[in-house]
Amino acid sequence: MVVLLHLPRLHSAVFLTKSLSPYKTHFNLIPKLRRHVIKSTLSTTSEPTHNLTLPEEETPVQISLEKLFVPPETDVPSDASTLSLRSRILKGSNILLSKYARDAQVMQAEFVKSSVKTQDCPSDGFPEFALVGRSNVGKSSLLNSLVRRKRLALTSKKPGKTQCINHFRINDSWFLVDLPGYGYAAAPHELRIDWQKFTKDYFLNRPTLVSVFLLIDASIPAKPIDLEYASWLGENQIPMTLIFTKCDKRKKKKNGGKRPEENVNDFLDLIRGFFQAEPPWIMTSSVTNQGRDEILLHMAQLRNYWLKH
Ligand SMILES: Nc1nc2c(ncn2[C@@H]2O[C@H](COP(=O)(O)OP(=O)(O)OP(=O)(O)O)[C@@H](O)[C@H]2O)c(=O)[nH]1
Ligand SMILES: [Mg+2]
Repeated sequence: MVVLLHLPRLHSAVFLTKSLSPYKTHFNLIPKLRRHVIKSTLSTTSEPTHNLTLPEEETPVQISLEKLFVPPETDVPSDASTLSLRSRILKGSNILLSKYARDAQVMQAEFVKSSVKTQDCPSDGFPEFALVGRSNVGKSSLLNSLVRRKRLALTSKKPGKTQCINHFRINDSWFLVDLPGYGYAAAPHELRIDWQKFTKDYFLNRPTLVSVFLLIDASIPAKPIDLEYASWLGENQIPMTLIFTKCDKRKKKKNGGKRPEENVNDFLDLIRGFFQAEPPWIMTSSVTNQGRDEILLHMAQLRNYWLKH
């Protein structure tokens, strides 16, 4: 099968040039693994790491050293093997823990406001993470799973439920942002154009946006629109983490369906080569809460680094 990709010039034109983006941090754009001595500071994280260790046979996707996401200020010894780093890799992801992974727990979560324009978004200056992805991919469900509430963000079987930029304040110090989905064929044309305009404007002009969390449905094969979206974020130097959703949906192989980890591998293979460094990614399910603690730790390390720089 040939997937037509519109992934223009990412490699040399964007990722190898100096950043022009307004964002404070560029977690996706840090150079490939720096091969220095690992800092002992990694072990200073206040989060327990014992439950993050993954026995080798359970590794869902093969991760080589080059494919790890190494947060800034985290050095890796030149002779490190994936095995020696295993206890520091977040389960079901390619993300290494850094010294900034602390205060990850959600104690308080509240809806703040819905905005249709970037200028109308809250002006508290708190760091924020935006959940974006195709309609029905599970953005609102993931938000509810992260904050351990059933209906803080409204979900629906019908695509197109979320229509605005919705800000949720967490622990009175940071925001989770629920966005409408793209690729909803049944939405009126004007609405789709509008969506493009207002969400893209939000990504480009929101200085407190620490990272976009791009949700990809792992229960189905890669969709060109998702690849295009990842490409657009990369091209515009917007920091991105890939969240693979619905990993609880395991189709039987004999029915021709692929397992989530196979779809994840396929997706990563398709985008590899367009990014200088492997983007961070995590496998999740809002039904089993797989990946919930890992996402929160990842958000914490991005946030704490962002606050310090
Ligand atoms: N099996 C399974 N179903 C899920 C998961 N996450 C979401 N769903 C279901 O997928 C449907 C869509 O979920 P939403 O969270 O509303 O999706 P959304 O991305 O916010 O959709 P829009 O707001 O329309 O863009 C609902 O029926 C959810 O119950 C998951 O991890 N596993
Ligand atoms: Mg939604």
